[in-house]
Amino acid sequence: MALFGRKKKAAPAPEVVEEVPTLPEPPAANDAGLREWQAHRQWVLDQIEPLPPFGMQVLDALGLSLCEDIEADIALPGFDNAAMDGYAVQAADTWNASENAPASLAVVGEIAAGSVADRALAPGTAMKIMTGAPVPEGADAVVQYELTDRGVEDVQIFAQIEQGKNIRLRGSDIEDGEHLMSAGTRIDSRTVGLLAGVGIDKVLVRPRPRVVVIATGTELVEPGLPLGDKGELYDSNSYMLAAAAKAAGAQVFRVGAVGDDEEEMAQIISDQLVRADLIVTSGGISQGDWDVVKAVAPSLGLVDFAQLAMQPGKPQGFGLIGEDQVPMLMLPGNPVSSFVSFEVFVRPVLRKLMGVEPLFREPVRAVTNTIIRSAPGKAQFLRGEVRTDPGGRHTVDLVGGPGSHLLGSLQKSNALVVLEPGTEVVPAGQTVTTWMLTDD
Ligand SMILES: Nc1nc2c(c(=O)[nH]1)N[C@H]1C(S)=C(S)[C@@H](COP(=O)(O)OP(=O)(O)OC[C@H]3O[C@@H](n4cnc5c(N)ncnc54)[C@H](O)[C@@H]3O)O[C@H]1N2
Ligand code: MOO
Repeated sequence: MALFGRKKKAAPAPEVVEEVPTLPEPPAANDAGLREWQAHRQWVLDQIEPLPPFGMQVLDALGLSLCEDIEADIALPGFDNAAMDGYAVQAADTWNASENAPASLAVVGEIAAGSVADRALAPGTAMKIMTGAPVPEGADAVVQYELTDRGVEDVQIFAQIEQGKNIRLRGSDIEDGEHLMSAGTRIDSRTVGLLAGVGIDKVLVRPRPRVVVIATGTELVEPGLPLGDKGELYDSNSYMLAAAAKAAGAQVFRVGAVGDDEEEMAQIISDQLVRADLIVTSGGISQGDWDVVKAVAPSLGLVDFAQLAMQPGKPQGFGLIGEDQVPMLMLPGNPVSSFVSFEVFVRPVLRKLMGVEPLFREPVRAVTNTIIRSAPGKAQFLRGEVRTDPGGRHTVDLVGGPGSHLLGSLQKSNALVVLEPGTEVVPAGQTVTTWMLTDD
């Protein structure tokens, strides 16, 4: 019988296995369930892409990393010019001139900066010339006023002047076409000066990362407002982290403290994504019953929470949030823990976004003035005051104890003393690694 009109049984549709995106495998924990801070830092950095280059006015580019090689289109100076206010002359006309037997030359013109002589300088004549004005053709030296009688029609010159004296030659600073700087140069004030000097108004740089800083905790009160009597304290972290990010070159949006409400927290983070290259949160990532960041973050993106073998800064969170996978670093709430976490993780991330090298603080070796004890099995980041003696030798004193609530001693310190997990006691007189906490 014909099969016409009969429906064939449809083949079963192949099962579509939707791939669930995940973060790359994080570094393994040690036997104590703790992750090494260097491995964690590298894993985080591996997921950060430098920001794409952007054209900016040279002044706005201060502190940013250049993304192009720069060559000079002009020479500096652009023309031979006077280094002194005086007279342009031919050096030969001053031979044997002295106090008693001055050379006398007719003054045939005057050249101010920003103007040129209307003719070449003839032998036996002089032209008044001001600092920076183009040296007229025919002249090969400039005599400063102090060696003359400052004559108007004729000038008496009281000294013999050598050829080339007080003339700044074209290209003696920068030659036309000279390579000035390479991609990767960090733009400082002198670089801004040179760029402007060769007529460049805009450069291609990696822009300032836009960093949103969010503090969490129902107990937090905005500075300037009165504290209540229910265990409130002022939100110092969002200010400190915002300041540290700013000092590192970021454009910062500080979001005041958010209470421990999951829905509100999720909404605020989502709202901030549009203006963030990086989100930094503080608090709410430990084992507490109201650790809101830890509770909410998994619903917003790909996240990782870990305990690190470091003190302070043990709990750390990292995520790629929202459709654009905006990186989010979730720092512990204790003020010193927040600060140390900024130094160890956030600052290198900011520098990577900005394309600024080196990513990490240059370690400075210092001799400790006192015995130092460290928690076993953890890296320890202690606050210290490093002093440098006139011979360049660094010594360090600890400031305050290891407590991660000690904001006062943090402020008094100028360095972190960094001890690796294997180090439990360092006797006085031994050398330790420090990171100088300079604002840059
Ligand atoms: N059962 C456990 N408890 C805790 C552990 C643990 O392993 N097991 N770890 C401790 C460590 S270490 C740290 S660090 C903290 C980190 O906790 P959170 O990140 O959840 O931080 P919070 O609980 O929100 O706050 C801790 C502390 O810091 C104060 N704080 C928070 N934010 C600010 C701010 N913006 N300005 C000033 N001070 C702030 C907050 O009031 C708390 O006193 O967890 C330990 N607990
Ligand atoms: O590790 Mo927590 O960061 O000590 O205070």
